[in-house]
Amino acid sequence: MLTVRAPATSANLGSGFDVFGVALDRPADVVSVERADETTIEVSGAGAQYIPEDPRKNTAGVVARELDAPAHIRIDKGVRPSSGLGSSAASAAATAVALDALYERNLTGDELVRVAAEGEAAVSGEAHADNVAPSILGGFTVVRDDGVFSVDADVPLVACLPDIAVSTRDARGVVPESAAMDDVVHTVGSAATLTAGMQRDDPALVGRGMDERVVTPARAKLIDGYDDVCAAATDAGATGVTVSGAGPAIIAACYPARQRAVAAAMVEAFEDAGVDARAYRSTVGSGAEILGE
Ligand SMILES: Nc1ncnc2c1ncn2[C@@H]1O[C@H](COP(=O)(O)OP(=O)(O)OP(=O)(O)O)[C@@H](O)[C@H]1O
Ligand SMILES: N[C@@H](CCO)C(=O)O
Repeated sequence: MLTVRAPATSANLGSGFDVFGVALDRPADVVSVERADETTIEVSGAGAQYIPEDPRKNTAGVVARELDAPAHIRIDKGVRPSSGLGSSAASAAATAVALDALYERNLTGDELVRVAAEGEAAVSGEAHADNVAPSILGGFTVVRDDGVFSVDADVPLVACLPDIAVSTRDARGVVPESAAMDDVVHTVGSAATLTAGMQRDDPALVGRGMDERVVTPARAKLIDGYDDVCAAATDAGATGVTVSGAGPAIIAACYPARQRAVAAAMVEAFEDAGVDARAYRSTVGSGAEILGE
């Protein structure tokens, strides 16, 4: 039995739709694998009742098929499904790393990301790698069709997860088909600012880089209390706030001294809107790790 832990992730970060992603410290999925003649899956933990154990419909099973690496796969979910924290991606990432080690394939980081993205495609309809990349590689990641790179960064983050569900498939359905040129220019400026902020470990630049005018407003409507939570986070010292992935989680950047206050303010604002929520205080985390063989 070989066991791998893969972290939750936050994709997009506002200005990097389908491109940017960041690994969190927690929560995480823990996946254990052992060789078998055919792939079977057991799921436990957060939201397990909503997650298929049919290998054709579970991201882990799709990864096993893509690698031609049949195994009995046990998934202990730490990342709740339909959260905006890369739940389906964490399982895909952990399984890709685990089966690569179990079958001694020695795949590169890029190859692991590509295989795990096929798992994502099976559940959300499109192979977007912006969650699996940071969950495998760690750090702040930039993915494009021609490859992926990761930057180690030390920027405090708060991921606030409300007790509501928004599926990626639904959230992708509200993304506008096109954007005005001045909004495109604004997004490029924000994306460059955010990337510089990650390179410099600068929470102010990262926060400013989260500002985006096309996708975020369309998705904010799917999250009860979004505007109030953003205002509360900013008042508590957040340098930037935006939708985490496809939502409903909301992610904020801040300075270390304000992280606890920002987390409390976001939870309180959701509760004032009638929504239970929890906050994860994190830095930019490391990627998947083998816990034991
Ligand atoms: N191993 C898995 N873990 C979690 N969800 C899975 C898994 N395999 C398949 N799914 C399906 O994927 C969907 C959850 O994926 P979805 O992208 O909506 O949530 P998410 O990954 O938390 O969101 P985001 O991608 O925005 O972070 C659910 O419908 C779930 O049934
Ligand atoms: N970039 C994807 C991430 C999903 O987590 C989306 O926003 O739909």
